[in-house]
Amino acid sequence: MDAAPIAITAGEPAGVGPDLLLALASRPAGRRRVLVADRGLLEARARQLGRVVKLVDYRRDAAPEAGALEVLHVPLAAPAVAGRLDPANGRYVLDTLDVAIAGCLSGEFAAMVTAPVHKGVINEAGVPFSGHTEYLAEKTGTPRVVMMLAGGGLRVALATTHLPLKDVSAAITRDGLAEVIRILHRDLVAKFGVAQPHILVAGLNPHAGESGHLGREEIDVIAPVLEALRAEGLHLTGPLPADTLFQPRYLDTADAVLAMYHDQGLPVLKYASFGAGINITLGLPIVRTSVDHGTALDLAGSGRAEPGSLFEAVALAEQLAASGG
Ligand SMILES: NC(=O)C1=CN([C@@H]2O[C@H](COP(=O)(O)OP(=O)(O)OC[C@H]3O[C@@H](n4cnc5c(N)ncnc54)[C@H](O)[C@@H]3O)[C@@H](O)[C@H]2O)C=CC1
Ligand SMILES: NCC(=O)COP(=O)(O)O
Repeated sequence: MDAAPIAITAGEPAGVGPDLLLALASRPAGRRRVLVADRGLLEARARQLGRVVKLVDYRRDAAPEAGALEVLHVPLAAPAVAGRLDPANGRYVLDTLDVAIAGCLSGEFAAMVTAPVHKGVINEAGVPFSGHTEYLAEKTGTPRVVMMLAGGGLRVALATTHLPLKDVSAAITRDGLAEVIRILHRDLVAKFGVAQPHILVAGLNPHAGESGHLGREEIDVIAPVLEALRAEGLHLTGPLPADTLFQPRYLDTADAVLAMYHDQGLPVLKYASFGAGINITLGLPIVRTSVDHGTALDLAGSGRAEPGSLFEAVALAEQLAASGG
């Protein structure tokens, strides 16, 4: 196993991230995995869970001991208690991301996988933060990226990500939407091997605007963008009413759905596959996958957190790393 390792960040230290990373000990590895976290936190969480896990310090040029999990130590600012958020550790969470991003950009790591962070507590720590997706775009100097979740036979991408609902309409511009669709199309080809992707595009308003009587974004923005991109050869259907597009009649012919905002598309995806879905950031110069769930503070340290989504996210990162991203 001499290929570049995958970095896996532990996310919010009071959440289930550390528990999930420890569960990787029982999974066969396709390539080296480096856990980016406070080593003492992982040791303490393993004790709390009653798990015996062998942790070793990551050394770039040394192969890990058989059965051990490699840890790239990033120090906590304050002791972490499962289930109890502490803004003092907000900076620590970002430090783990920075280490993984830098390693991916330098080529030391082939991909990064992220366990969930708590967006609120990072803001309470004084750092404006709306999500990994936006943070990765900023830190890699990528003007536009696309969040896509996959699971249960569906792929759902988002035209906008973590925005208050009142700001969504203004964020959907012709140029921005066209870029999102181009990125989605390109990565379905490059990362998922879909030769000619068929993308279903949702409208924004009820009944896709009901011919302008329930909103004009479909007429003024979405339809003209789709028309222009169809002229370039993209296979796009829409704008479709979001309440009826998630049915086999449409989905059976499609490779992905583009929803206009977070809670238009993700509830359907999570209903279909919660706990086994994958979040992938498209359009980045590095590979990043993640879990489909949040920090689950209620389950941290209890042994009841399901690691299936992390396992899927790691498997996809390994697959993308092997195929060159
Ligand atoms: N990739 C990321 O970093 C993500 C982070 N979040 C953040 O997580 C925090 C909490 O969000 P919530 O809306 O409460 O969602 P959540 O996913 O943390 O919890 C929702 C429900 O699902 C359960 N659950 C979550 N993960 C589970 C697992 N692995 N096994 C079994 N049950 C599980 C929880 O116990 C809870 O009942 C928020 O700050 C949010 O921003 C949310 C989604 C993704
Ligand atoms: N619901 C998915 C989600 O919010 C994930 O966000 P991110 O932290 O991966 O940007």
